[in-house]
Order: sequence, then structure tokens, then C-alpha cells
Amino acid sequence: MADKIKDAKIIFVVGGPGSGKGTQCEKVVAKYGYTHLSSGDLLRAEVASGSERGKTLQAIMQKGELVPLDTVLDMIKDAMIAKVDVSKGFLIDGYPREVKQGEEFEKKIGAPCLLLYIDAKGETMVKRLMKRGETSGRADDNEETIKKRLDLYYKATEPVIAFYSSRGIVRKIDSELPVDEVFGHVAKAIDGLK
Ligand SMILES: Nc1ncnc2c1ncn2[C@@H]1O[C@H](COP(=O)(O)OP(=O)(O)O)[C@@H](O)[C@H]1O
Ligand SMILES: Nc1ncnc2c1ncn2[C@H]1C[C@H](O)[C@@H](COP(=O)(O)OP(=O)(O)O)O1
Ligand SMILES: [Mg+2]
Repeated sequence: MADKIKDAKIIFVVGGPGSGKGTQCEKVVAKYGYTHLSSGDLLRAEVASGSERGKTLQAIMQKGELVPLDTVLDMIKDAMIAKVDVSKGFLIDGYPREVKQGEEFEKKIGAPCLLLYIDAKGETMVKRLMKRGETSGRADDNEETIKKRLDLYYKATEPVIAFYSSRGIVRKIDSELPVDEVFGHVAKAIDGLK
């Protein structure tokens, strides 16, 4: 099992809150049949279960902070193990959010072959999240939490991009464009994989 997971095709999808990670991942799933694992979705499922752990997580997410590394990494690993026999590849969306998360992922799971850096301007991300907040029901899609998430993104997550750039696996995607045009660039990056 451990070997199988190590040999899996792993794509990290990194970008600020509201940059369009989830939107692009859905389209990749439709075209390439990859398995989409969003750390935020996994965490929200735990919250929705009503468990004690979920309550603790909800409080952290509502403040726009990062949940403990082990919690999110264990969730991703379990979800990958459940799919490794049938998956053509994994889209890991919203992880790593700090360099340490990337290092631990590689120790416990394996190395990514590609990092899709979904890039949009701060003001664009805020606008999209405020709009999403009208219908998402997400406790973190409000002005105050959005600001904190954005600050944390620039501080903790942007260094992740520099970290993987030196390995030559980062493809920067302009996410200011319309969704289908963004996807054209995403598809090109994926088609470039051997
Ligand atoms: N290229 C785009 N142009 C305009 N709106 C977009 C684009 N990509 C995503 N959105 C919208 O922005 C919001 C955030 O997108 P989402 O995929 O949920 O981002 P993330 O997962 O990175 O937080 C959604 O409401 C989505 O419909
Ligand atoms: N890799 C990770 N490490 C720690 N906390 C995480 C995490 N991924 C998600 N979370 C927590 C903190 C985030 O503010 C919250 C929502 O994450 P998300 O759904 O990925 O947001 P978005 O798609 O808007 O970028 O969940
Ligand atoms: Mg998302």
C-alpha cells in the first residue's frame, strides 16, 4: 500500500483563498478523471459530522487560521489510500499551505510531479469570496475572516511556491481570466506531464 501511494501521480493545487482552485479542479476531474481531494472539503465534512474534533476544527477555520498539520495530513492520506487502486492521479487542493506541510507530505506520502499555482490579485480574490459568501454558507466567507485568510496566504503559503519552484515543477496559472481560459492553461500544464 505504501509503495502504491508513493508511485501515484500527485499534483498540488496552490493559490490564495478564492483564487479558483476548486473551480479548476472540478474541470480537471471532468476531463482527466483524476481524484480531487480538497483539504478544506475534508475538514468541512468532519465539521458537518458533528464530532468533537469537528467542533474544534470549526472554531479554527472560522478565525481563518490553519488547523494542525497532523489532522489535515492524516485526512488526506486516508482519502488517498481509499482511492489509490482506482485513481489515475490525485489533485491535492489547498495543501500544502506552509512549507512544513509539503515536507511532511513528502515524508509520509510521496513527491508531487506538478504544482499548479493558481494566481489572482488580492482584490480579485476578496471580490470573489464576498460573492461566494452570498450562497456558500461557509463560516469563513465573511469580510473579517477573508482578510485574515489572505494575510496568512501571503505569509505562510506563498513561500511554498518558492520552495517548489527551485525543483522546476511549478506552473503559474493566470486566474484573472475567464474560467474556461484559465482551464486551457491548466490543461496545457497537465498535458505536459509524461
Ligand atoms: N476565473 C474565474 N473568473 C471568475 N470567477 C471565478 C473564476 N474562478 C473562480 N471563480 C469564482 O470565484 C469563487 C472562488 O472560486 P473557488 O474555486 O471556490 O476558489 P478556491 O477554491 O481557490 O477558494 C467562486 O465563486 C468561483 O465561481
Ligand atoms: N492544508 C491545510 N492546513 C491547515 N488548515 C487548512 C488546510 N486546508 C484547509 N484548512 C482550513 C483553514 C482554511 O482557512 C479553511 C478553508 O480551506 P479551503 O476550503 O481550502 O479554502 P479556499 O478553497 O477558499 O482556499 O480550512
Ligand atoms: Mg476551495
